[in-house]
Amino acid sequence: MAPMTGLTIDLRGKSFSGTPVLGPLSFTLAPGERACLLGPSGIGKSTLLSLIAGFDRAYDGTIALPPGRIAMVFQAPRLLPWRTLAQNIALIPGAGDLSRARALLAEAGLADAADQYPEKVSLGMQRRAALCRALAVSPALILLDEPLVSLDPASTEQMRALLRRTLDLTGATALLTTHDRREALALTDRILEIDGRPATLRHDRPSPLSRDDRLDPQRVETAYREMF
Ligand SMILES: Nc1ncnc2c1ncn2[C@@H]1O[C@H](COP(=O)(O)OP(=O)(O)OP(=O)(O)O)[C@@H](O)[C@H]1O
Repeated sequence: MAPMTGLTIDLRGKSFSGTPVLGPLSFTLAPGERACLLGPSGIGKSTLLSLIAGFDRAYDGTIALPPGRIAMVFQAPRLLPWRTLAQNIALIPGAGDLSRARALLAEAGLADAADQYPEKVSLGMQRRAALCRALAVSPALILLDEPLVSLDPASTEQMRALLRRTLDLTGATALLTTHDRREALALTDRILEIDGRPATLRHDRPSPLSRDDRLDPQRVETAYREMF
């Protein structure tokens, strides 16, 4: 029997209209591992997440997913505008009822916003609600596309803390994308750096910081200077 993994990517290539964008590119995440796909804007990070999530099956290679649900959190929160935050969560099959949705939102500091419509709350609050929606199905694998991009400093800190706390609690395998090296160091166990056209894996490095050390911006800054 094959050993159980959180995620195995063995991508030979991905093209758009004959133009190669990704691959060859291979890596494996252990169950519960948190890794970051780091690379410049436009390099193909979102494309790889779409392949893993199964939104795009037009690629050459294999992607082996863990048993269980897969959840994806997009850059744009993608909440239904005519539903409240709690309703947006409760309508996902397997997410539970409105009271569970409210409880999840409360854990994310959104108790007072649970019955608000998305347009009435900030982008940071919408992102946190979208994260709650992903976590509501207890995913085995969670994919996060630039979870902190375009947030103001206070929202960034709230989202970062929520991500850490929820990933600690759920134990889900997580792969997130970012173009920000400090963010990669502050959030994940392992940094997978992709670059080039088509993009390939340039570096696969463990984070030099423990999960506790990552809470300290000074340690993140020191690690950043040593690593990049
Ligand atoms: N559906 C598509 N059709 C054609 N080209 C696409 C499509 N989706 C993405 N691309 C191209 O593939 C490349 C990779 O895009 P992708 O969005 O994956 O990059 P990214 O690293 O996630 O960038 P960003 O950080 O800006 O989101 C870009 O050149 C983009 O224009």
